Order: sequence, then C-alpha cells, then structure tokens
Amino acid sequence: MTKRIPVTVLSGYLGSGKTTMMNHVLQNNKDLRVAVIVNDMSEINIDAELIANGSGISRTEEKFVELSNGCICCTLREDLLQEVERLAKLGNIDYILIESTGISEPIPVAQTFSYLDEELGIDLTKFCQLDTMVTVVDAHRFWHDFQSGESLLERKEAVGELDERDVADLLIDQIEFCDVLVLNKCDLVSAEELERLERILRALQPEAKLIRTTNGVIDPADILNTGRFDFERVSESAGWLKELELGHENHTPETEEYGISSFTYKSKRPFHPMRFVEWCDQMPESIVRAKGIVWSARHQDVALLLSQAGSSAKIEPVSYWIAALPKAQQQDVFQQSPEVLEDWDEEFGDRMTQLVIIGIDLNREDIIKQLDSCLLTDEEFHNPWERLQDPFNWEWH
Ligand SMILES: Nc1nc2c(ncn2[C@@H]2O[C@H](COP(=O)(O)OP(=O)(O)OP(=O)(O)O)[C@@H](O)[C@H]2O)c(=O)[nH]1
Repeated sequence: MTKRIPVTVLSGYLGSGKTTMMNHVLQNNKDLRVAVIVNDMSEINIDAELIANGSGISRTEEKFVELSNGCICCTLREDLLQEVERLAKLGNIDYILIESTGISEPIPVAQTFSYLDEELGIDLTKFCQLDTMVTVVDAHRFWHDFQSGESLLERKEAVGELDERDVADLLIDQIEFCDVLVLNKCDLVSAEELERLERILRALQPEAKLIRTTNGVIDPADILNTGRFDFERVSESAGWLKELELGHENHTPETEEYGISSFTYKSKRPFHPMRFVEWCDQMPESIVRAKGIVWSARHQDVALLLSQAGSSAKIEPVSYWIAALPKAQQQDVFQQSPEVLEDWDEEFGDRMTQLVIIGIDLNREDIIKQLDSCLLTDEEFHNPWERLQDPFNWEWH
C-alpha cells in the first residue's frame, strides 16, 4: 500500500497571518517536498502572488495550486477533493499544506479528509491523512473582531446573501476546532494583554498546543508531521464541553488569577422562554462564551442549544429530549447509554438546563441570580405551559 500523504490545514480569520506563516514554513522547511493549496475568495488573488514570489519555493520544489472562486468548506469542496487526489496520485510530494480562506469553518474541511465523498466517489482517506489543524489568531484584532457584533455580510466578506454568520461565530468555530492554536502579531500587543488573551484562548480551547508568533515565525515541526489530528478528540476539545464534562476539575487556579473563570449553570426547572431570550439579548459583557443545553417550558419535546460568542447569541432546537421519545425508543437509549438514568427525573426525565459560562471577571452569584429569575415561578410552574408566549415559532417535523 502506498504511504498516505500527511496534510496540514491552516485556518484563521482574514488577515490573521496565514500566508505570512505559510511562506515562513516553506522557506524554512528543508526536507519535505510540499504541495501548497491556497484557497482565496478575493478576485485579485494576493495570496497567490505572495507565494509565487516568495523566495525558496522553487528551491524546495513546492507545487502551487490555486483555487480561486470559492471557499474550501462550501462551493469549492469538489475542486479541493479533485486537486488533492490529483496531487496525491502524482506521487512526487511528501506533504500537502492547505491555506483555507479566512471565512471557512474548519469542521467541514476536516470532514472532507475524514470521510468518503459519495457524490464524487472520492475517498481522500486512501491517499492522505489529516495531520494537523492549525488556527491562526490575530492577537491585535481579536477582541475588536470578537466584540464587533458584525456579520460577515455587513463586512462584505460573506460567501453569499444567505451566509448569516457573525464574525464572532466564525472566530469561535476556528478556535474550538484545532490542534495547534497560533497567536500571531504578538509584536502589536503589550505583554500583559498577551498574557490575558492567551489565558482566555486556553479557556476556550484547552487541548490545542498554543504557540505565540510574530510574522508567522514558527518552527515548521510545530505544524508539519505533528501527528496530532484525531477527529473525535478535536471535536471534544472545546473549553465549554470540557467544563460540562469535567466541571471544576477543569479549572486551573492560575487562570483564575487573570480573572478568567468558568462554571456550569444547572437547573431542573424550565426557563420562561421570553424571559430567557431577553436575558440572552442582554447578557453581561463579562461573558465571553456561553454554550449549553436549555430546557424551555414552551418547548417540551426538544432540547434547545444556546451558543453565544461575543455579542452574537443563537438559540435553536438541537434534539428531542429522551423523555419525549416513544417508550420503545427510550428503552433502546437506556440500554446503549445507561448513564442517562443517573440524573433521570420521575416526572420530567432528562429535561434540564446545563449551560457553561466562560468569561472575564464574572460575577458568578449575580449571573446565577439573573438566570434563576428567568426560571418559571411557582405560579407559572403550576399553570399550563402551552399558554406561555413562544418567542421562536419554529416548525419542525
Ligand atoms: N505587525 C505584524 N504584522 C503581521 C504579522 N503577521 C502578518 N502580518 C501582516 O498582516 C497582514 C496580513 O497577513 P497575511 O499573512 O496576508 O494574512 P492572511 O491570514 O493570509 O490573510 P487572508 O489571506 O486575507 O485571510 C500582512 O500585511 C502581513 O504582513 C505580525 O506578526 N505582526
């Protein structure tokens, strides 16, 4: 069997320094024949010029393939698959380095390398192996972008009119799904600010290797042939998920020194949907990331997922409560996952809220008090919940 070619994917918001880092790695990597795929949405492809002119590229025999009118995660998946397959079959390269566009989410890119594409009949897992998912964060712009409250559409950076993503959502997706987190442009930030930023990134992404850089100067061994990528492990690496699973074992006193902390709010009484939505709209600014499962009294069958990052907060149905499934199906779940019975309520089953809050200088007692005041009062609890106003009007089948 031929050896599978390792692949590193660079993600990171527009202008964070991906191209700069890629050039540095290409110039300083001595032993590997690296093929580069750059995926850029802009009409004038500056990345292409930079790489084409970069010294050392011809010396080290990199091949440059430019995907020019879409992004890896959506419109150009087909192109990417075909290009990677073609490069891999050529057989004269040792490594593939991909720079995805600043607005692409890493999960679909990683999926491209992890599963067979049935539509195109291309199975990249035969030729390559995802080795490292790198996310580059701009230390100078991070807070500005994260707290901007702007959408990609407003910044004219969206994939199309239907692209409703906020900048903060994209940044958090990129941070929460990676093996190596590069904090670039450290020259533009004070030492103290950098320390704080590093701590918050650690709280958001505790598993990835965190590396500070200036002008993308990184040891190529930190992002090539690291062998770090494991889909399941990376999928479970986000700080909010660790907090949910491990609770306080996850905390390091050192982090709390910088005012950064996290906790899980739990309740077995449902939220009044209107009051909860109002709270989400005016969350305290100290909250950097809130995510978790929510029990809303007006939505008895489905668990809701709240995902907040910066000033963007989204609530959507995520799955049926086990208690809302037909009895036979419930039995199947109990057999497969007996641990769900540990917290089972006689009347309400698995329905409960578990919300992770990560932030800076959080006033924990105050936030708990605010959330408690969104729960049904005794009177509301004993009256029919269907009469409560529904802020969402979702339709699902
Ligand atoms: N001061 C400073 N500037 C940097 C650093 N790294 C990159 N830059 C500059 O930041 C700008 C953007 O860098 P790029 O490497 O093009 O960023 P990118 O992530 O590839 O950008 P897109 O392809 O648009 O997503 C360039 O002008 C770089 O010279 C750094 O560490 N410090």
